Amino acid sequence: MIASRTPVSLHNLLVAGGHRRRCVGGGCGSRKRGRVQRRHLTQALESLWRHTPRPAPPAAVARGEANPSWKPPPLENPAFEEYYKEQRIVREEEWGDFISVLRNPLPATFRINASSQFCKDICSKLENDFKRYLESEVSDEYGEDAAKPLPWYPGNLAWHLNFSRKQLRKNQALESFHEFLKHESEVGNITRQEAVSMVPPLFLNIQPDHHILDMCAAPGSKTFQLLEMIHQSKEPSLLPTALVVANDANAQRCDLLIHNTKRMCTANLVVTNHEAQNFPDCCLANDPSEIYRNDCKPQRLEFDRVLCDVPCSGDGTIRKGHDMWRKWNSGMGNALHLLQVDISMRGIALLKVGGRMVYSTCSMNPVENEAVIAELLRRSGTSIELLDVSNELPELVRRPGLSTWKVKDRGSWFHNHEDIPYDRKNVILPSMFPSSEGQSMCENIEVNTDSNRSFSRNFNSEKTSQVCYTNGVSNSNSTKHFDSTSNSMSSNFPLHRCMRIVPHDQDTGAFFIAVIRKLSPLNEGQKEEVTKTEHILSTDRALNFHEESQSETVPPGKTAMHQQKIGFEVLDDDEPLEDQKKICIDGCTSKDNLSKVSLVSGDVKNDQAESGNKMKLQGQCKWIGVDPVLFFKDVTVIKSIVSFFGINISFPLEGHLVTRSADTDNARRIYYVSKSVQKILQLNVQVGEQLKIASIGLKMFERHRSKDGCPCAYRLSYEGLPLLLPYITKRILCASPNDFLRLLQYRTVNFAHFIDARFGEEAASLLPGCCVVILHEGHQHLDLDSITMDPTTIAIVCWRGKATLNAMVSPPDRKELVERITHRFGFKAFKVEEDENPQQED
Ligand SMILES: C[S@@+](CC[C@H](N)C(=O)[O-])C[C@H]1O[C@@H](n2cnc3c(N)ncnc32)[C@H](O)[C@@H]1O
Repeated sequence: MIASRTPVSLHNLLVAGGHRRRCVGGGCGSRKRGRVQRRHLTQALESLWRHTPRPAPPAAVARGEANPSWKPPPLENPAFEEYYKEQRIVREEEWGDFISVLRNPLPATFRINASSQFCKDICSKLENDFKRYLESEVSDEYGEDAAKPLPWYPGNLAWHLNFSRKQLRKNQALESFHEFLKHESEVGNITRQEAVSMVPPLFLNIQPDHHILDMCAAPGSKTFQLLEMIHQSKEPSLLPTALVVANDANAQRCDLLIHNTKRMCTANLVVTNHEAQNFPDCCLANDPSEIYRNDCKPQRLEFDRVLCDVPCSGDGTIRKGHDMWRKWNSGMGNALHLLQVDISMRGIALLKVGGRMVYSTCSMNPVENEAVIAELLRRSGTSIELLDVSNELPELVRRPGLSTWKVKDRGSWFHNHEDIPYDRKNVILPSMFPSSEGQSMCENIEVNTDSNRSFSRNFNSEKTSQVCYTNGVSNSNSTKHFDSTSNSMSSNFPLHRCMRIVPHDQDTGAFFIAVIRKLSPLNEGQKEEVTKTEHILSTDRALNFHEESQSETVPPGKTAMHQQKIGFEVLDDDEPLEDQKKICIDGCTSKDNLSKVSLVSGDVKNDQAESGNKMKLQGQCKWIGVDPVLFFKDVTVIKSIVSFFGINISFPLEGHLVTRSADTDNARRIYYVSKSVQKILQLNVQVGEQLKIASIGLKMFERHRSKDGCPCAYRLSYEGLPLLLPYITKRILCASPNDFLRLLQYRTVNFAHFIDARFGEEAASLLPGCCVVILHEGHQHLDLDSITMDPTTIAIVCWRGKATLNAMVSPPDRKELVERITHRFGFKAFKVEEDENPQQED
């Protein structure tokens, strides 16, 4: 995967980039005002999304020791309780259960990567080793079934643990299990992810040829899930045709996204860095009808599936035990409502007719949830429908969305917008209230009419009635009506089709999910409404609100809670975020980018650089601080790679190789992109690089500087090997399990020191340079025409040096392979040294 790191010093520029406008003929006054606004926006945005490092454990220890009277802050917030009681988020008699579960730590959960080569090994290790171990060792503390699969997740691939992540870290008896989880997540076989966060991708109904947009993707746990889905169904050696575009507005979080998705080794992913509400559509067609004419060459970006996992107040994650209890206030949800509407309206605009969009938040607040969905339905009219997915994932316990809620502003409750004081009318918006509008469309459906919301598992005991709908709006009452039982206005949109997951139903966090289908293109009026609420408006509003809500007891910054959110979803929760960000992705240094910045200049207009920028040099990207994406076309180099490794002509290389170095003659890395990504790249070039691409493709070849006399300037990369291996016909050696392990253990082994002398001789007979060593169960003598990366084939990249064979595998991958092989072949386990320096065998 190619990554382009954004230098921290440029972060302000990039984050604020979307709001800068060229001052065409404007006076100095407006220029100055613009600058001031930009600065404020930048500072405020930073405070919204910047991650502050978690306090270092020693400091926490010191604090406790220095001040023995220190106690953790209480898990209570009267405003929070009053708000959700008033919103009737659960029935009155359930309140005790609800609030006490919120005060309990969140159980740890994780997911096994369904498309991993070692998926079965991991499942069997869990079932046979760890499950039994936990039953015998910790059942007193955590119950008989301390580890069990989540019943609603397909294939028993997601697991629930009866203990929290903190307990997992602290409890000695769980140490080896914790190590296992950490290590397997590092190499991409496991993703530690909150149970409810796994739900939205499951409702997208992904097919292997889908083009998918993940609008707010960092840190990438759902993107990873989407990638698993598109890779899972492919036949061995068949390249998937699907595409995932994962986007995030925050450049630093994009780095995290790239780092996390890199574990997937995919050629079908593009990571972009845009404000989702302004995501470019790369339209080539003048006439909208042209868009649908030619399906071979896309005329504009359109997606079969869109995931809108929008930025939210995050109070559904309150069980993670961070500062949410102290920080929560009702202004947080109000602040984000418009941004959430704008992002999802853009999602609808980018969705193909017939396509599905999932809207989700980890907030419980109806202003961020049902109110947003009602506004989408109101704005989009007959172009979309809110789907009833009650028959999908039947094991998942969820409750219908609310149809009644109120809005709280500065300590007062409001039932409708008319009651809002004049000076607050443009801050508290009509769309935050229950609303209804639409055209006639009758259907018979079952609807929850119980104003006390006596919900039960899967709506079983709901009272139902037949209602006639107007685009989903009950025409029994075509305007909003007052619900006297709840003392609130109620919406006539079929919001009961939305799903709320509440913590005490399944011992999880809280989540909100709505599934939308696009029925027809948005009409011009609707499109206008999308553009009318420009990003700057919604972002500004979010920021204003943010500042205001602070006066209502909010301490500065929503940062910490979002950081905590990431903290859970990144590879290793033990690792402070700052450390994770230090990982230099693909060796692109800040210095590299800075040097480009000095060459590329020019204003950025509405989140897009001006095309035809005079300062733009050949091979430079027009986006500030971003490396260009260039097709690698050096025929001589490609031919030498093809002939050296004997790459079968059926593997499409031409037009699929890209580099991010302006000096393509000396490209250090060559990346492979799938057909679907290739088409997007071509379109992007045609529309003047509207897409700001942070990362693309799978690293396949790396330039080497060996003086061993190798005739090919490039070596294979371990990441790209699974994709290429079925098409390689030369420079493959087949090792016995013993010799394979020897290579992994010592990394550098003399030809004469292999246990199987024939293997050593074969290695010695190769020309110096890169080669592949394979361990294929039951096949000592390889049929090179039928090599696939099936679960029984393990392959690594090696270097044939003067007298030795060297394994080119990173320490975590070596450790993983050693564990899998010793387990499979029943060898005695040994510890792999983690240092990067090659060891010499005895
Ligand atoms: C709820 S998190 C997404 C979590 C992610 N989907 C996952 O599963 O790992 C929201 C993300 O939205 C990003 N964000 C905030 N404002 C945005 C905007 N205007 N456009 C796109 N992304 C935005 C934040 O940086 C944050 O990473």
